[in-house]
Amino acid sequence: MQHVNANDGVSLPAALDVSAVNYWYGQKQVLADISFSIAPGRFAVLLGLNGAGKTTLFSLISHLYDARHGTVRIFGHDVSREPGEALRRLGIVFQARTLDLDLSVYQNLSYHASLHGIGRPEALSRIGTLLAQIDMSDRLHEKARSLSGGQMRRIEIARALLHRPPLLLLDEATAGLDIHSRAEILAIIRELVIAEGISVFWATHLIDEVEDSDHVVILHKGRVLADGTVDDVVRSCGANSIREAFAMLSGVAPVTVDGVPR
Ligand SMILES: Nc1ncnc2c1ncn2[C@@H]1O[C@H](COP(=O)(O)OP(=O)(O)OP(=O)(O)O)[C@@H](O)[C@H]1O
Repeated sequence: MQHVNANDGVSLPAALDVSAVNYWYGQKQVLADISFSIAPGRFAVLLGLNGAGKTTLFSLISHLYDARHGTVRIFGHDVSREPGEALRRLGIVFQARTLDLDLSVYQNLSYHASLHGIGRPEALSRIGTLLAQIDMSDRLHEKARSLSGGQMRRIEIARALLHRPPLLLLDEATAGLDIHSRAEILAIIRELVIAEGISVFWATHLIDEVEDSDHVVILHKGRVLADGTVDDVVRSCGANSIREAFAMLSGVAPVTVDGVPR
């Protein structure tokens, strides 16, 4: 899908275009006819309960698995046919922790920079900029092991952005964090969308991570049940809020306290 740039009317390819993707583990189909597209510069939320298929979809987008049924394009580049072009435009933060705990923050980041072919002077400058953006400049020489869960997540985000990808995927990035660290991580990512103009695809099962201005893709039992702005999704369900729409679509009763939705 193409998106028209409001400034000059030029058509840009979608940041992410997923078309007719199906996936099976053995005989078990876990993704069925998945199609949606995310415009450049958008914060898009992949919302789904545990087991919906979010991690499997991320594995296909990041080419860990091959999408043999359907296509995935990143800024117009087919992940299966042109993996180099597609993947250099992608940064990813996985659900599982992936820092080397025995290395310093600097060593973790500079190792990753060299994997991307970024020379030492550029890597140093990029690491400095990113650590300032995530408020971690003073931790450069500390061992990853000494950081809190939220601080490790921030370093993983900086690492995913070292090679300046225009699309960033985050799989349950706030899992296991306390409410304060969750809010911090989300705020950092939302600021990056504005400051760097990147597109973000944020997978979560937590409805309170969705904001009114977001694009939402609701995935349930391997199917896309809704795709659009929060307003579109709420209206198409005849609901009063995105919380209620998600509850209706996923068949889970919304949490209420004294009859008031929370
Ligand atoms: N390697 C695997 N082999 C077989 N089935 C799998 C495998 N990985 C995941 N599944 C199944 O595929 C379905 C989708 O799982 P997936 O991990 O993609 O969902 P998810 O939305 O990311 O859930 P969670 O938030 O719990 O990680 C689930 O039914 C899961 O049990």
